[in-house]
Amino acid sequence: MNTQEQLKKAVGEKAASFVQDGMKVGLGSGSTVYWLVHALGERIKEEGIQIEGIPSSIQTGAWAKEFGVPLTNFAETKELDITIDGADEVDPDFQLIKGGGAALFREKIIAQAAEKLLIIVDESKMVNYLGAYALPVEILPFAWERTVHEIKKLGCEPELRMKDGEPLVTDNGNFIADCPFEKIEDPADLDRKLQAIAGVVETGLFINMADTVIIGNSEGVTVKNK
Ligand SMILES: O=C(CO)[C@H](O)[C@H](O)COP(=O)(O)O
Repeated sequence: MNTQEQLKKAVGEKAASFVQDGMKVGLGSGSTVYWLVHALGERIKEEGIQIEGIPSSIQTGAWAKEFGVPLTNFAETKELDITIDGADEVDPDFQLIKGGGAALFREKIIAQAAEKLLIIVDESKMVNYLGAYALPVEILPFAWERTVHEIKKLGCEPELRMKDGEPLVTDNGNFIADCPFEKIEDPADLDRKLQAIAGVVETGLFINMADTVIIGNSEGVTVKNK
C-alpha cells in the first residue's frame, strides 16, 4: 500500500471511531470513504455496534454490502446522526469542493440530512483558496450545451466530463461539467450564481456544511473542529 493509501486508511479508521452504537450514518463516496466503510464493517464484527448507513452512491452501497454495514434509506429515516465523506478541496473556513467521483448530488443530500458532517482527507486536499481543482457541477442532459454556455459567463471554461468517449452519466442520470475557476474568492456567491442557472442540478460547493475535518499527513492524523 503506498503512502497516500495509508493516509486514507488512517483517516477512514479514525472517522469510524466517531460512530456510536445506534447511529444512522451517511456514507459518502470515494477512495477515502472505502476505508471508512471497511473500518465500520470491522467495528460491527468486533464490537457488535448496531448502526445503519445511507450510501451516497451505488459504489458505496456495494462496499457496505461487502463489509457487512447494514443500510437503510430515506423512506425509513429522515435524519442522520452523522455523515462522513471525502472532499477534493477544503479551505481554511471548511468550505469544500466535492464531486470528483461524480456523486456530489447525493453527497449533498446526506450531508444536509446529518446533524454533523465529518470530512476525511489527506493533507494534499487542504488549500488556502478553492478552485485549483475544477469545480464539478451536475447538470441536466437536456440543453446541457446551453447550461455550460451560462456557466462560462461566470468566468471559467467548463468541460463536460467524459467516460469511454461518451458523456459520463451520474447515478441520477445527469452529466457533470468540470469548471476550472482557478481561484474562488467567494465560494458562497459563486454557489448562488451557479444554482440560479436553470439546468444546474447541484454544485460541488459545500458551503458552511462541514463541522469537523480529519486530515492525514506523514506525522499522523489531525482532527480539526470548526
Ligand atoms: O466528492 C467525492 C465524490 O463525488 C469524493 O468525496 C472526493 O472526490 C474525494 O475522493 P477521494 O477520497 O477518492 O479522494
